[in-house]
Amino acid sequence: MTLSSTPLWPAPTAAGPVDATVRLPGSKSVTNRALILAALGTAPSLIRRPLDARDTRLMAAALRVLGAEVAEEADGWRVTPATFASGGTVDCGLAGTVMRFVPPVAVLADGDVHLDGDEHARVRPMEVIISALKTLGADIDDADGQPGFLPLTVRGSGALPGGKVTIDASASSQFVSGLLLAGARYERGLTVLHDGKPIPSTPHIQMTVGMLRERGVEVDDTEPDTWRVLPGPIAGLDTVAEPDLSNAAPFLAAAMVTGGVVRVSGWPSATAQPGDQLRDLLNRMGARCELADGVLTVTGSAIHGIDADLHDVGELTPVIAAIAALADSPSHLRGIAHLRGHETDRLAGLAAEINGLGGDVTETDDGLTIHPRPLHGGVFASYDDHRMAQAGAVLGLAVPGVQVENIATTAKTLPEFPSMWAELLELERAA
Ligand SMILES: O=C(O)C1=C[C@@H](OP(=O)(O)O)[C@@H](O)[C@H](O)C1
Ligand SMILES: C=C(OP(=O)(O)O)C(=O)O
Repeated sequence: MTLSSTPLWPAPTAAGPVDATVRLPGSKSVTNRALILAALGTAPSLIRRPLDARDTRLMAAALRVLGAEVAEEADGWRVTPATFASGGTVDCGLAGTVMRFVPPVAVLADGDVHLDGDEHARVRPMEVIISALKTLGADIDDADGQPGFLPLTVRGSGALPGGKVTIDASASSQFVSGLLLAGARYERGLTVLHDGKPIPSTPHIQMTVGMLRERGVEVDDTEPDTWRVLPGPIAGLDTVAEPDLSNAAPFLAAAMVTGGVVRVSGWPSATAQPGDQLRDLLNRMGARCELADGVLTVTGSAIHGIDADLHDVGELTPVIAAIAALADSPSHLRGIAHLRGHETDRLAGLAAEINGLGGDVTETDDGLTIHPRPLHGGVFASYDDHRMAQAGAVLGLAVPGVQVENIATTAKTLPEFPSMWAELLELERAA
């Protein structure tokens, strides 16, 4: 059996409980922050165990456009800081981290930096970052397409005054993170104030602040919804990227769905990654989760529905929704209206695809209500969304005949997903 990137991927159904140990590559969020900070640094950096996937390759390519060197070496990715000598063209793909983190850096280039991405990237929210940078002194032309969206051109002049800006970051934490990552390189530094509904995915902002401090940048986040980055150098660093805990979700879900056991090695004892909250969420859904000596072990038995606010951990939603569709009671997933601006409108996508298999999922203003129903096989569309494809794979474990469209889209953050899934189910050895 070949599990390759065919347009329709027959999701393997589990023959019995899985029993596997999974090693995950580096975190997308950590790798892309480390790349940005290395390019802005005063000395070369080494990123050990980086994620090598579409989103991180796009980031590396974007930074090369700005004159950074990213060399893939045996012990990791060695980054020589950007020269900012000229502009160029940046492909953002569908990566939120590239489209929101690169413009604040591109303002430092001596020349025009043109950014565009996949078709769906052109509808992901960008207005907040564009107008914030304009307030801080940047010249940005977003008249090529629909104003407030990609494509856009940052007319870099080699420096940015910086200062204070008020934004509404309720649609994405990446607006705050993007500005903070570059803020120390602005002449007056940067103060960001948030004014609006609560910001989603706040652990990712803590990750940003933590990684800035690791590189010697002074950040004051003592006031709620306010961040002050002092102007100053960003040190080069030799660092190891943590494993991507959000990508642990489908594998841990497999333990639950098959009543088996999955161990994930290299689980950090302390982390800002939202995936760490899987331990609590899966436990509340009926799994036993034990973290000992850096190994998370999840053992499945009955699956229960959950009433959960996923505002802080929105990227876990597709897999949680798939597990919930197989539970013994209803689930209410709340606080995730912002998922409508992710790789696809994830609330609409999950409702349509799970219902297409016979499920009962209703969209609410800020989430999903999931009533488990007996499911049948059928095509599960992925909408070019890696986590939608993973959700389809999880359902396929329990539901014969699920065919996931474009499984290759998992390459956004985990190109090895199809082979790791086969290994989990011991299909590769049996083939
Ligand atoms: O900063 C980051 O690395 C991320 C922030 C979050 O974005 P939103 O705040 O837009 O949800 C998250 O969902 C995304 O996968 C990665
Ligand atoms: C929302 C996500 O990605 P992005 O970084 O493209 O926003 C995600 O990975 O779930």
